[in-house]
Parts: sequence; structure tokens; C-alpha cells
Amino acid sequence: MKLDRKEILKALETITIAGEGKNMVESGAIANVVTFGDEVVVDLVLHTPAMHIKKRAEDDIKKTILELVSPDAKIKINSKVEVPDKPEIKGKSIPGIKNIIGVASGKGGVGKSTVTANLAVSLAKMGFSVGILDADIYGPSMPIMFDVESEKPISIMVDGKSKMKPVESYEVKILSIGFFTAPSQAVIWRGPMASKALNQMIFDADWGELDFMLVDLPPGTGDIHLSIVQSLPITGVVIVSTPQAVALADAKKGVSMFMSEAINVPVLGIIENMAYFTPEELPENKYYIFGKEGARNLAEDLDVPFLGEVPIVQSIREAGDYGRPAAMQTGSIIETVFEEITRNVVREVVSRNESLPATEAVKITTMAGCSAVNKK
Ligand SMILES: Nc1ncnc2c1ncn2[C@@H]1O[C@H](COP(=O)(O)OP(=O)(O)OP(=O)(O)O)[C@@H](O)[C@H]1O
Repeated sequence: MKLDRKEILKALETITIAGEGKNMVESGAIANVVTFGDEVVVDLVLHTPAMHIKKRAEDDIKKTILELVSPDAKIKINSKVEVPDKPEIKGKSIPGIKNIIGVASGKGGVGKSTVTANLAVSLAKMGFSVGILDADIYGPSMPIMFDVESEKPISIMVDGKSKMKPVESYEVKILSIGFFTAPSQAVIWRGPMASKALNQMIFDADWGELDFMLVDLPPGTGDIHLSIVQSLPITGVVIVSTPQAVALADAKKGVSMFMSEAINVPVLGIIENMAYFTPEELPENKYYIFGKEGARNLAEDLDVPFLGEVPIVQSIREAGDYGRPAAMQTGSIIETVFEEITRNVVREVVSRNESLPATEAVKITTMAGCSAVNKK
């Protein structure tokens, strides 16, 4: 049997790479096709580094050739990732901090801060060194969630410079915009003020060596997000959503903002919070109050990893208010739930770091970023 190169190219015109509008041949993803008898070698060039997209593209190519050209074809695919150069990007890296993970949500009140706090303690329990930068200027909640509301970061001298020392609780280092305002005081942070405060918490702080810095972002898609991606080389973001339609619509906007060309921060995946209600004494009873599997389906639609689901459990709320994240309750279901989600997050970070160059802070030089943010 002899395979025909043209026939193969024609078959490959029927498939696209996730997230790209044109077919693989038209978009230039198929760099070359060479045939030797019943063997075919396809050179594939991907412009996105996500491992799952690479795998899906390779599977699609194999399936298409076997189905449309010959079921006996021996297929070899050489994949290469070429992330387009962004000449305008250059940001300050933070020495000692290995991975910066943004935790975002489109809608407010979906449990983003609760998830951040529980991810942090779960990572710390796994032996990682962890910090939280609470950048939620509208409602910084980390001081309450870690029971350090009345503490203030102290100033220390490092190499002749005065630096802020993060407050530590349950082996997690924390800096929050909430440490600089009285809890009862309503503060309206204007964009530049918030950016300045955040910059100080990032660069004028003595974070030491961290495996993970989790950044609790404000809800929504706004100026402060742009400001953060401009100041911080974010490794990737995790999006938190409930299964409810209004939350999902906003989560989708969040994903498109981070994936937009101007921002281009990898989305590590989606976590479904408040997936169902479960009474602690009857864990097998599940009530899908906000709808079933909405965030899981959204992840599938957007082709981003689904990182897991967190049920509504009274003790999660209580633990948050009490100031001891629920995932610290040894032997509880919540501990197991967060351990699994945390493992999934770490796995995605590892695969992202293997397949992508380090993110640099985005230097936005045009208004392009703003239109991307407004994009639905
Ligand atoms: N899985 C859960 N089970 C029970 N209560 C939860 C759960 N997740 C969050 N909560 C509670 O819901 C409320 C909102 O959660 P949280 O403050 O984490 O949301 P958020 O998305 O960070 O809000 P914001 O938009 O204000 O930043 C809190 O009282 C929290 O304790």
C-alpha cells in the first residue's frame, strides 16, 4: 500500500486545533507531511503549549488519517510548540518564588477566597512552601480566614533595605491588602493606589523561598487584573465557579480574558465550588442546589482541565469564619476533597512548566488589553 500525501492533507483539512478557528492545514499547524509506503510522518507545530491540546491534536490526526485515508496507515507525529514571540513583554521576576498561581472567579461570592485558603494549607501539608498574596481589594478575607486579623506585617532589614515580613499562619506566609486598612473601614482603592500597594506587597516584601505563591484576585475582569498581570509573572490561573448559570457566564469571561492574546496567562483549570450540598452526617446524600456539573461542562466546552469539585458543607463556612481552613481537619471529607484538587493543580503546573516557557509579566503598551478584557 502506498499512501498519498495529498489525500492526507485533504483529510487533515477536516480538523482544527482547539481554540483555533482555521483548519490545521490552513492555520499552518501541519508544517509537513511525508509518506513512505504505508508510513506517514506528520510535523505538527502548535502555538499553544497546553499539553491536553497537543494530545487532542495528535489523537485527532491519527483518527482522521485512519478513518479517511487508510486504516492500515502507520502514523508518526513530530510535535513542536512555538509560542509566538511577544517583543513587548518583559517583567521583573521575583527571586525565590517558583510558581505564582492566580485564583480568579468571574462572579463574586463563589468561594474563590475559601478555595485559595484551602489550597494553600493543602499545599503546605504536602510539604511545599506556600505564600498567599491577598489582592482582593474589594474584600480582602485572608486575615479572617487565617485568624490573623489583628496582626500587622513587621518591617525587617534585608541586605540594607527595609522589607515587609509576611504574617505566618498554619505554615502559610500571608500578605493582604486587609492588613493595611481597619476591618471596619470601607476603603475605596483607586486603580493606581491598589497597584502601588500590590507592588509593595510583591517586591518590597521578604517572601523568602516559595514553591507556590497563590494570588487571591478580586472577582470579575477589570483594571486590577490587568495591573496584576503587568506586575507579576503569573505561572497560571485557576478559575473558581459554582455550577450556576450566572456564575458560569462570568467564569467564561474570566477564562477568555486570561487566554486573550494581550494577556496570555495559561489557565490551569476550573474548580467547581458549591457543586452540591451534602450534610456532614449523610455524606452520600447530594443535593444539586445550583445545578449539576455546570463548571465541569464549562471546562470541557472551553477545553481547559477540570480540577475538581468542592461540596457545600457547613464546616467549610464555619472554618472560614473561625480562621482555620477546613482542609486542615484531618480525616475529614473536606481534607480529601482538597487534597485531590491540590494534586490536580500541582500536576497542571508541572505539565505547564514542562511545555511552556516561564511567563513574564505582561507589559501592556496598547489599548488592546482593555478591549480583550471587555470581550464577552
Ligand atoms: N464549599 C463551601 N461550603 C460552604 N460554604 C462555603 C463554601 N465555599 C464558600 N463558602 C462560604 O461562602 C462565602 C463566600 O465565600 P468566599 O468569601 O470564599 O467567596 P469569594 O468568591 O472569595 O468572595 P468575594 O467575591 O467577596 O471575594 C463565605 O462565607 C464562605 O465561607
